[in-house]
Amino acid sequence: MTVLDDIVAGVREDLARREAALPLAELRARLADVAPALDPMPALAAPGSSVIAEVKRRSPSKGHLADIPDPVVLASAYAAGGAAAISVLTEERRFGGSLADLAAVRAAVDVPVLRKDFTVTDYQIVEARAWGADLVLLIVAALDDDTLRRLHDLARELGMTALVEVHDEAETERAVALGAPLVGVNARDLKTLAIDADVFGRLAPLVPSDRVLVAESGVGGVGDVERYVAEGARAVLVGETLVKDGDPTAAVRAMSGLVAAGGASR
Ligand SMILES: O=P(O)(O)OC[C@@H](O)[C@@H](O)c1c[nH]c2ccccc12
Repeated sequence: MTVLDDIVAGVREDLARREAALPLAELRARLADVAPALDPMPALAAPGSSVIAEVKRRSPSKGHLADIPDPVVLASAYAAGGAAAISVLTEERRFGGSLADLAAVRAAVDVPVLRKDFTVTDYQIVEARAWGADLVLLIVAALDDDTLRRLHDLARELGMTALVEVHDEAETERAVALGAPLVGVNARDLKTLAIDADVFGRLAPLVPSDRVLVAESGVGGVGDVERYVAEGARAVLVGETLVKDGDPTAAVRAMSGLVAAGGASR
């Protein structure tokens, strides 16, 4: 059993409990009262690097990262620094997140918000929208092709954008075949938790240039952003470095708007 399998098993248990308390039909009925999802693509696709700044308390690989007693304070600091979107972990067992964090952040900022979780069922997509998410994460490694397509279509029907996450060549081909406009390359292998900063440069050439590419995980500072931009990234998704920085606003600002020397590389 990989780490990813183990995490998804826990996610499914928690999900079964929530679904028993609030069946899908009732959850769907709530969507009528939710403000429409924001479109993150203009900001993400704009020239110069964009930052998707993450609210993350802990992780299976690193353990405790930051207390974050009030996610709104952190998210507002990210927004003030020009974050193109804010990612909120909602997985509880391993990452210490919650849907309450998502809703609080959504209510406090006017930039698009990503529900960062291990999405494996339709219920979670509807749930994301009901709690205000503008984007959802779809991890290709956790989904078969039919489920991936169904969840991607459902997210779009609800007005949301999916960040489709890949880690190797085969997953990248599946994301491209899906037509996903927003593709994230995770430097961390969710099956082993190992980081490999060279994965982005290997996979980026496999993705057509009309898709927006996001480099995820292990971004330690401006130097890493510059490298990923030179390799074709439009955006970076940053958690640990930002939650540990004493001045997250300045940190987001410093990583934003960077262009590849000599022009875009793809
Ligand atoms: O904290 P980091 O190394 O900057 O990573 C952020 C983000 O990429 C990471 O949290 C992440 C990327 N894909 C995921 C899937 C599930 C959970 C977490 C993640």
